[in-house]
Amino acid sequence: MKWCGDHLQLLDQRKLPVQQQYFLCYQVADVIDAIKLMVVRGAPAIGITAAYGAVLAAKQHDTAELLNTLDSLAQARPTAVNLHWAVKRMKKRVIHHQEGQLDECLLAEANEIFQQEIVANQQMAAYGAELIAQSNAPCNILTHCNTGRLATGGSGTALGVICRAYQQGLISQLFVDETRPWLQGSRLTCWELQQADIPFQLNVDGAAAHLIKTEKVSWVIVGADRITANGDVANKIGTYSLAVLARYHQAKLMVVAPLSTCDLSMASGSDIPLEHREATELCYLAERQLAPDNVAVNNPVFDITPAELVDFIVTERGIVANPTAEKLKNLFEACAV
Ligand SMILES: CSC[C@H]1O[C@H](OP(=O)(O)O)[C@H](O)[C@@H]1O
Repeated sequence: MKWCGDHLQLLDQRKLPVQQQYFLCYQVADVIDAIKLMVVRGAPAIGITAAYGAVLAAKQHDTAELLNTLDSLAQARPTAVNLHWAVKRMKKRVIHHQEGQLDECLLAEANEIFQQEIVANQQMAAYGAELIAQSNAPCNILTHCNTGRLATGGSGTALGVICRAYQQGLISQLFVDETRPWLQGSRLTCWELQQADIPFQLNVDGAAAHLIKTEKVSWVIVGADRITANGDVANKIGTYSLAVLARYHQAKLMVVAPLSTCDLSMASGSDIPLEHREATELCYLAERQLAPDNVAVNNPVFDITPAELVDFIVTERGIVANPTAEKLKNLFEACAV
């Protein structure tokens, strides 16, 4: 994504990998659409995009309308807390704004959020690769969904760790779940890994159990959309299944997420709103009908992995092994966040 002075330029992730098209946001309504339609997706990337959406909103609205508009922006998708975290930061700047051009003040905040996420990605990559180095490396790794540059604005969360580990010779085989129904894995992660010249094997989601067992996968490495105070993790649908499989087969589950994905105001994962998306995402693929008309569809696009199934949470400010409420609270207090 790129701020272009009077608009935000987004790479349209709905079109990848076959087309690289840009979606231009000249007003906050365009940003709300971009997030709802998943032109841009991925928890940190959604937060950064919303921050620039606030800059566009400030150019259009006076303060009272602006705050209401920012509340609408925060509703664009319910699960990734980064969206709400970023909007909250922008609203705070609006409320405390004293002098000067408000949109320029908000642009500075949006740029700071973007830069912080870029730096955080680098720090998480180092911590996560170190964890892998301390285990039985080189090893086999499986990842789910897309957690790279497209999802974060930086080098990635889970995929950032994986790329760093590959550069350090710590990976024997890398398995990428296609991640139905939106195919973030096959369409986006494969595209990013090819760009990075990192070898991998794409697999259907249903093959994960077989591969973890037969290929002796040591690490399942994923991102997150919201981590609650007790260490429960909301992430792409299918993550909970992988967590159960990892535990059963003695693989380790590493969740890689910046502090902006942590929501200590929420006690546990049962409180997280889990987004359900349209049936068409399941019943059609590139306009090809995959199911009969009028089938009943249940399409939750996130699930909750309980903290007891998480071996490590890797943040930019350190690693939490076997996460508990107390350990996460201590991490935040140590960061004075
Ligand atoms: C680095 S956060 C990426 C996170 O977001 C994805 O969801 P979506 O593609 O629907 O935005 C998925 O949960 C990833 O783990």
